[in-house]
Amino acid sequence: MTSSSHAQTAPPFAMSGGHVRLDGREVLRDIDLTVEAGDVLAVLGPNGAGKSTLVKALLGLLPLASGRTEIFGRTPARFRDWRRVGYVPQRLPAGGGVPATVREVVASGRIARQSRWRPSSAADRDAVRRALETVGLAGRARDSAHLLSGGQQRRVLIARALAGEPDVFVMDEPTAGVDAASQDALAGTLRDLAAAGRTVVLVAHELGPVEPLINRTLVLGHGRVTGETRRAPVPLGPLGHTA
Ligand SMILES: Nc1ncnc2c1ncn2[C@@H]1O[C@H](COP(=O)(O)OP(=O)(O)OP(=O)(O)O)[C@@H](O)[C@H]1O
Repeated sequence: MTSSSHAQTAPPFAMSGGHVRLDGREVLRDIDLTVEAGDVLAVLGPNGAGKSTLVKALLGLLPLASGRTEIFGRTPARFRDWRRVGYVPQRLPAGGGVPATVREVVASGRIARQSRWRPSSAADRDAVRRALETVGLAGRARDSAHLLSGGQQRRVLIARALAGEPDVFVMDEPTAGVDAASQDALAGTLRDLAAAGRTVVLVAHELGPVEPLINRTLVLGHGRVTGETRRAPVPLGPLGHTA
């Protein structure tokens, strides 16, 4: 198989024997996890169980102390196709003193699709507009992102990932601090992504309205996998109804 055809068929994430050490403490131990294309996987577990650490390690944002992890068949260091991956972190990164509008943050989700030779295009602007509408923030596009509430900032981060139109979404507690109406809206968005065959890895405390969309769960406790469930993908009917 050529390396490019391997990248097409390799699973979005594959970790084997993953260990992560932070400040000398083993925070993740013996993690074996393959996320297949089309999975909607919830990573569950109590505070401090290692959920955020796991998704950061899958993305190569934290190094493994031992074991191996791959993104579409490549180690994070060798992986180049970042347009295929959208990450929703828990928090808006500190602005470094540079105020950014909501639109600018969301537009940054298109950067992996742009280059010196292909600067921002009508398709980019369209994707940003649609993402803002999807999260209900089109009316706040010119506002400073850092002045929004925590829940609204999460919606900005979700929009940033949506704008990039990736194959895989990794969302770290996207519903924490988000009001009930926005949680329902996010469930609707996830339903559309799942129906379109996108892969979703979702860190959550409670699943709430997204529960019917999940086909796998991974439960962490003290840095180890303590439980796993898997079920056939749920047939997706009209919003709010599973067939
Ligand atoms: N930079 C760090 N240095 C040392 N320990 C850390 C660091 N970051 C996280 N930890 C510890 O690693 C453990 C796992 O943290 P992590 O944030 O991955 O848990 P979590 O399951 O996502 O929790 P929460 O639900 O509270 O977000 C915790 O005990 C945490 O205190």
